[in-house]
Amino acid sequence: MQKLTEILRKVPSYTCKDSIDHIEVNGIEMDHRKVKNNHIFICIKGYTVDGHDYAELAVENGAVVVIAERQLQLNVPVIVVGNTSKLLPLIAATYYQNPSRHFPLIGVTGTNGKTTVTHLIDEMFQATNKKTGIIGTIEMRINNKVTEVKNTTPDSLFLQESFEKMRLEAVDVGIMEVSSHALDQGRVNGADFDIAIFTNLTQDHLDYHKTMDHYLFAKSLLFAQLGNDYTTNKYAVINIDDENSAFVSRATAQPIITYAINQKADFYATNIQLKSDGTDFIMHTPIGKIEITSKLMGNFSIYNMLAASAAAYCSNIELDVIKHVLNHTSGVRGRFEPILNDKGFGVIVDYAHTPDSLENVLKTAKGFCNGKIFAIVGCGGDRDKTKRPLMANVACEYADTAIFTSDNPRSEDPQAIITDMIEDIKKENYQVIIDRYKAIEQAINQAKPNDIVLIAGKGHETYQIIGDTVHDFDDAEVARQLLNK
Ligand SMILES: CC(=O)N[C@H]1[C@@H](OP(=O)(O)OP(=O)(O)OC[C@H]2O[C@@H](n3ccc(=O)[nH]c3=O)[C@H](O)[C@@H]2O)O[C@H](CO)[C@@H](O)[C@@H]1O[C@H](C)C(=O)N[C@@H](C)C(=O)N[C@H](CCC(=O)O)C(=O)O
Ligand SMILES: Nc1ncnc2c1ncn2[C@@H]1O[C@H](COP(=O)(O)OP(=O)(O)OP(=O)(O)O)[C@@H](O)[C@H]1O
Ligand SMILES: N[C@H](CCC[C@H](N)C(=O)O)C(=O)O
Ligand SMILES: [Mg+2]
Repeated sequence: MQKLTEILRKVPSYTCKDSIDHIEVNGIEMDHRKVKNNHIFICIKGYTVDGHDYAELAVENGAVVVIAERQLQLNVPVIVVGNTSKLLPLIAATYYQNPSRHFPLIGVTGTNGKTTVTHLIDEMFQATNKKTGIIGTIEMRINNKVTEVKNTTPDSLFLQESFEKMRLEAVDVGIMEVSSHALDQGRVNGADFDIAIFTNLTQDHLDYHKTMDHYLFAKSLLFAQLGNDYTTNKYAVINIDDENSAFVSRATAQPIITYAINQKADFYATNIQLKSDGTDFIMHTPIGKIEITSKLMGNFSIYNMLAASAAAYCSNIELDVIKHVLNHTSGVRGRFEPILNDKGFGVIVDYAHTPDSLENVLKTAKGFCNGKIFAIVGCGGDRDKTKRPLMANVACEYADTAIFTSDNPRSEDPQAIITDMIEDIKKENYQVIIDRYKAIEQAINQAKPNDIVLIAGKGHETYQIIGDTVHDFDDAEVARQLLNK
């Protein structure tokens, strides 16, 4: 049990009609369904509902105190503060006693490549027998124990609790994806980052951020959050080939390790050979050159390898370990993942769901394809609508045949999403098949030896969200089934 007043000690000001000096608690929750005896319930005004409406139920479930933005009629003390969302990370980090101070924490932000870079870094640490904790789009994994996650970057309560688990498991490093939503909403406030990585910035999430400037600003917050402390080994790792790198660089006081392909940098690549079974290049680093022969495909993968290597270098991982990992890794599930078959054509499952990533993967496929390319593409519902026509045009430009289908339509009408996609279409080499299974079936049935079928957008996802229903759906499984028919 912890004293409530101790947990509130850094809260600048609050009012409470009752005395709270005697109250002790053993948990904090923002979701009334998770509240147990002796918990604090904090009311968050969300995008969908208002947590204040659940305070009474939280008390029924055992909350002994409620933190709210207004007075509520409850039979437990109500602490009234100005902004509960702003307070949440502060209270969470205080309750768990700032656990991320106890291990190095690496944060990766950028539109594309976060999951891949975090997993490569994880492999590099694991190759030196280190214990790792990783949080991101696919899962949270602490010392190889996996927990499902809802968001790429969880809310600050879940996050601080996860950091505490990492501390208890004595991890040697924490590695996490930091989304722009998380930065904007302060989900990572109170996370003590040691290395921050910027991969790139291209269009996505304008439904939320409205402008690319706001989106960039959110991304830059990770770098501001590295702080001014020069007594610790803190570094920013930045892709200077990206035009937004200067803005991001200005946000941090910490030393910057640069990486690039188009110019010299602390980490850069020369002698690049993009092959049908991988990528060869020479990686130049501040401590020497290494020859890389990787199974990872495409120019974009070189960026991810450079970013991960720079972070490993900042963490004192030796070059021969970096080289070994890059030369042996199979990459990440659902990222340019080949689906092996005996039909003579290639099937690739990939998570491209932005115009830039789709262009990258299609260009990569085109680079080695000796036949025709079929691209199965959809756009998520309740997400940036302005990326829809851009993705559709990219698909028609680089593929021989684009098949437009449903991604996760969520609350939107699947046909309406496709209508948005084709509203400004420049080429007519597309078909529309709303049912994703039938779209994949159509491509696989039409493909001939040497062709490539690229199934984009859902990568590792094992579900499809239509309306409120989450259906089982796994692109890789569906492709395997159809290939075995
Ligand atoms: C737009 C957005 O960011 N939404 C996030 C937000 O949800 P919300 O504001 O709708 O929450 P809400 O449902 O209104 O609930 C408000 C409060 O009432 C509480 N509540 C609610 C219902 C109830 O019965 N009882 C109860 O107590 C909730 O626990 C909460 O405290 O807070 C939730 C808890 O932290 C998040 O899970 C949720 O992410 C949703 C699922 C989402 O889709 N987010 C996307 C946009 C997102 O954040 N994506 C990025 C990745 C993007 C990328 O990498 O490309 C991410 O980091 O995941
Ligand atoms: N460095 C990169 N530059 C551009 N595109 C990339 C890069 N790395 C990966 N991609 C493309 O983006 C897709 C998503 O990659 P990844 O999952 O690593 O990114 P992410 O940033 O974690 O995405 P999300 O925001 O959905 O979590 C890949 O399937 C590939 O198509
Ligand atoms: N993190 C991204 C993932 C998009 C994946 C795509 N399959 C979709 O559902 O739009 C988002 O939430 O926007
Ligand atoms: Mg990710």
